[in-house]
Amino acid sequence: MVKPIEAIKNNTITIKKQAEAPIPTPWGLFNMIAFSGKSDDWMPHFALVHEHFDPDHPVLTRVHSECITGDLFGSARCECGEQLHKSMELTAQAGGIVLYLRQEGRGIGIINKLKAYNLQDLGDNTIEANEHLHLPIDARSYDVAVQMLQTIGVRQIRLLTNNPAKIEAIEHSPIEMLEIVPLIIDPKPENVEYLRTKKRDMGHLINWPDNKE
Ligand SMILES: Nc1nc2c(ncn2[C@@H]2O[C@H](COP(=O)(O)OP(=O)(O)OP(=O)(O)O)[C@@H](O)[C@H]2O)c(=O)[nH]1
Ligand SMILES: [Zn+2]
Repeated sequence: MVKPIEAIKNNTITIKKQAEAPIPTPWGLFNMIAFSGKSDDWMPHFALVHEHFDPDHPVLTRVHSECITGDLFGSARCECGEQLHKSMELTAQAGGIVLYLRQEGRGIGIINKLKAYNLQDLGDNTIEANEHLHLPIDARSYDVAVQMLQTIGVRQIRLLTNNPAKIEAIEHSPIEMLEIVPLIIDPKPENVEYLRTKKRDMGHLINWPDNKE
């Protein structure tokens, strides 16, 4: 059986719309579309398409990787939950799309991410913890996001991100990126080190308004 992350990386999947339904959220009405491959051995990716989505205009788009701890339980170890909610708010205002990719823990999965947290509590940063577990620092691929956007009929986007890897992935795709829209969240004591590592060592384009390091 091909593991999902390998299939995504090897670009061997062909994404398919499996089902869709409207979901009213605190930010607005979105059509939620579940995509998966031919087999059901991996969890579906989601596209949340706002009711005012118009494929003939550049679409404000968030490509968000799953973070159960932050997105679902509001963990302050990272800024994911706040980024997701801000993305819902901004895409609702702009008739945009949130893609929710099941690449938990930058692709290492929730069990390994919890193990990485244990190592971070002993002094590792977010990169070193993955290395000590002999896991990739970032195992994600965005090919699936491009396939989803193409299936929905999107041609031009404004991408909500600070992550250079996402920018590069879209730049090398048939989707035209007209603008990179920063998604900066104020650091908290619990995640300031995590954010500093992303900025300093992973090249994330994070410029806090008051110029915190
Ligand atoms: N391995 C690992 N993954 C983490 C850690 N903290 C958060 N994550 C994962 O990092 C990913 C964050 O993805 P996104 O929300 O798409 O954001 P990003 O890649 O930081 O880039 P932006 O678009 O700038 O927000 C999620 O899959 C989280 O589960 C950590 O300490 N270790
Ligand atoms: Zn997170």
